[in-house]
Amino acid sequence: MSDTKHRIIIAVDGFSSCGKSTFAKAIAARLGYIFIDTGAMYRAVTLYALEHGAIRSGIVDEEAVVKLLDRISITFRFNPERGASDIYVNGDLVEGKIRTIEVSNCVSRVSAIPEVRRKLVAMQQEMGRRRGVVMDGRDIGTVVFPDAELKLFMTADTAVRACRRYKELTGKGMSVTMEEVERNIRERDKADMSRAVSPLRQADDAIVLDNSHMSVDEQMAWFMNEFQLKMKN
Ligand SMILES: Nc1ncnc2c1ncn2[C@@H]1O[C@H](COP(=O)(O)OP(=O)(O)OP(=O)(O)O)[C@@H](O)[C@H]1O
Ligand SMILES: Nc1ccn([C@@H]2O[C@H](COP(=O)(O)O)[C@@H](O)[C@H]2O)c(=O)n1
Repeated sequence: MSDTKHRIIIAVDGFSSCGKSTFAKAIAARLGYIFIDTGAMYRAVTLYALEHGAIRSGIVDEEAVVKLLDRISITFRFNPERGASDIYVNGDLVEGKIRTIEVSNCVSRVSAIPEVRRKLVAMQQEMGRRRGVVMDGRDIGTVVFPDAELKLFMTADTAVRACRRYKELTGKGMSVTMEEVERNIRERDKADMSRAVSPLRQADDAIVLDNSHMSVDEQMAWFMNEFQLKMKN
């Protein structure tokens, strides 16, 4: 599909649970690019902190998290069944453990720690060095790849986002309420936008996509138009 000589970086940022990963993965499959879910990396560090006593009763001990960082090695391995890479910590597959409400409730405090961001941003920049990547997160177009050729900023109504995430979690058999899910989304957006280091914000040159009333296929039709325009210029 895409000319390999002109592989670009596509940054997909935006609010929690608005469909960034779903869309970034679909774009990567369509273009033959690599998809990187940077939220999974912050979640993996959070899970490790929870499992190693650096988060107790919901309280994040920042110093303890920083001390753990050297013991955390994050890798990705492509899983053909999912059509995306699974995340591993120190060789252990953690993909199925990082999306619980417990991790979601702590991840924004872990991701606000400067040392955590420094480590993960450096990894992300290395992963995108050869270009041809679609990377989703909160600071991809502003900090990780400020020169990304195409930047999307995704949003959707909070109630729509909560409903989608609730369906997803309960569909996987997790026990959560709609109120809990919506509260988590609101709190994470607020924390991610107000942290001191690399807060979530729309890059000046990002294109906004509100997908509240769009299917993924409609999003793709919109995107391909933007992509073709970009590649012509
Ligand atoms: N256009 C859409 N219409 C309906 N449901 C969608 C759409 N896009 C994504 N979803 C669903 O919404 C849920 C959240 O999507 P996804 O995990 O991609 O969001 P995200 O922005 O990456 O979330 P987070 O930042 O919290 O990880 C998933 O269950 C996904 O299947
Ligand atoms: N580039 C990023 C990506 C994520 N975060 C933080 O991780 C949390 C979880 O991300 P999801 O995409 O899986 O929801 C998110 O709420 C942020 O706190 C980040 O800071 N930067």
